[in-house]
Amino acid sequence: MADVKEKFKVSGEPMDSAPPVTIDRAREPIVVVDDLHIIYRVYGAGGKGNAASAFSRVLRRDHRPTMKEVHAIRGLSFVAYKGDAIGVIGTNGSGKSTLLKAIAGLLPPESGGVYTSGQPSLLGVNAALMNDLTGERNIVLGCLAMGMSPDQVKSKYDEIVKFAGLKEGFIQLPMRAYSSGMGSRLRFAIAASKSHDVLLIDEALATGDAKFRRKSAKKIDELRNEAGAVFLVAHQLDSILEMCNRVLWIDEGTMVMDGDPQTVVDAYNEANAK
Ligand SMILES: Nc1ncnc2c1ncn2[C@@H]1O[C@H](COP(=O)(O)OP(=O)(O)OP(=O)(O)O)[C@@H](O)[C@H]1O
Repeated sequence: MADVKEKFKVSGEPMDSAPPVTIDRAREPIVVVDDLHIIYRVYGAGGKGNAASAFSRVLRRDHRPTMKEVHAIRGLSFVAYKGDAIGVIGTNGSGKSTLLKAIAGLLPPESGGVYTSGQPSLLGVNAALMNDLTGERNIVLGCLAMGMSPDQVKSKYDEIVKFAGLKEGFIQLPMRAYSSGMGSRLRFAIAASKSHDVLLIDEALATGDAKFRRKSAKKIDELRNEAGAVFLVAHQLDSILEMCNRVLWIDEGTMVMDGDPQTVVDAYNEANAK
């Protein structure tokens, strides 16, 4: 992390121009998000959106796509340290998934930056498992995609099947026969079979039942100890309270609060009760 420490202000060491993030020297930074801005560009947007205006555009042969910008993340800054399990909360469209994708390196920043120590892995609701393949095949593919060798896959296989805890026989069925809860259990079991430098979990636990969530919470604890940092996006605030040691509340792409889970969740509930 020397490069990150050099680039940013380390607490107690003043720099000429004050950067927006400050790094605690006593802890190991894993992710630094520095004044991040993400803008989506949507082509083909525009017009009045009713049938008459669409028809008149066709008659005018007006095929030129117009472009609309969605400024999803507006100047977020924070540092995640080794061992952090960070919950990200906010109302629909506040920018939670966009933030995780940006940390995973899937979205280019408009300005500002994201710096990670090690490889981030994003485990999303649509993590790349193949619906037409059996659970068995998906375990092998998923593990290979995470960089395991065939021997490592063999040695992890039983542990993954056990953790996913699918009903008898389902592991030999194509994933399209799974319920959404079963799919998310298998995705989580595959992702959790390897330690990650930065593990990003986007709603992947949302459809698991209470027992599976407890099991996942324990697993996330283990991953936190082995790994760098874990980020969790979830609408169920009790999973956030169970699994995280820190919560970021974002709204319209900006930071509202960053701190202790109970304090942030209480403030969030109070704001949304109005
Ligand atoms: N691919 C995209 N193209 C254009 N705009 C997008 C795209 N993805 C998200 N957005 C917009 O960016 C903003 C943030 O969306 P994002 O999905 O990050 O929110 P979220 O907090 O994860 O929402 P939710 O809780 O509903 O999952 C929203 O205004 C959304 O409409």
